[in-house]
Amino acid sequence: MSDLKQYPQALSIAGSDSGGGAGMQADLKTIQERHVFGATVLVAITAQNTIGVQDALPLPETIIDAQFKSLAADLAIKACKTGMLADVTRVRAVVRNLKKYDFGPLTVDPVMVAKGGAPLLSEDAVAVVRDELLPLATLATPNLPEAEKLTGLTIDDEAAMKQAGIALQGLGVKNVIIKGGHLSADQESNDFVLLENGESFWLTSKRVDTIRTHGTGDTLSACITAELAKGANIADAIRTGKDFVEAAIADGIIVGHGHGPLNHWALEARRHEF
Ligand SMILES: Nc1ncnc2c1ncn2[C@@H]1O[C@H](COP(=O)(O)OP(=O)(O)O)[C@@H](O)[C@H]1O
Ligand SMILES: Cc1ncc(COP(=O)(O)O)c(N)n1
Repeated sequence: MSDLKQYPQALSIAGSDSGGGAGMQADLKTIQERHVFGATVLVAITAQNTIGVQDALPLPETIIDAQFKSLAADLAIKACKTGMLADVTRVRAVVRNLKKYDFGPLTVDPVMVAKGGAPLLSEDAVAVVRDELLPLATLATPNLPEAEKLTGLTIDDEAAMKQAGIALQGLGVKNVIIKGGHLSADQESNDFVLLENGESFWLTSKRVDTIRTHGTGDTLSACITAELAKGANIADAIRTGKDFVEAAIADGIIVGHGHGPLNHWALEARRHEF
């Protein structure tokens, strides 16, 4: 009998953040914390820190295809997510590969703009994400500006967040989280969840007064992806994702001089302390 352990495997399809706080790096740190084995398809490289994005390089389609092919030939990926996809060419490359291979339930985090304001998706790629990628998704997790771009709605309160959830389901996404982090006038940071079976609920948390929110969306969607890889149902995976990101924001760490990264150890550390 072998003593070797087996962990579920999850995949992040995203851009890298050299600063380590967002993108693929946030995804891998989160997936690892959830005791899931993380694999990656790198779509773009950014030169980035907590202050901003200094440079970005989308990768050639051939190497994107090759990464998917390598993983499909060998690993047993049980869930996957997308993050920064850069432009029309890269979105289409990812769509093509996701149609070709089965990597389990797909969470689409339709990343468009970094916290510091740098574009991470070209304007003309928004329609391609909406029309070609979203219909493949088990779950989409837009923030408010992303949900506005995808639906054409103005979303400035919780009632509008509900309408946006319904509109996104109308675009073919099964399950939706409309994240409320950008509703900054609010004392809380609540996210609206609308599930395939028509069930809806709010994920509530106190708003933490901090600028250290680099990678919040990546962390939430990566945690959900890890839980889905373990076989969790969608509602439980989403609730665990919110607990994870809430702790990671609230129990902050000091890195860099701008929009600092989260504390990916926080939820696990809380468990050991109490
Ligand atoms: N200041 C904050 N305090 C508490 N939770 C926050 C804060 N900012 C964002 N969140 C939470 O982090 C998650 C990611 O949301 P958001 O920041 O809107 O996404 P994105 O990183 O895609 O812009 C959500 O669960 C949101 O409610
Ligand atoms: C490579 C990459 N992917 C995603 C984000 C979004 O993260 P945030 O919205 O927290 O800046 C980012 N800044 N960089």
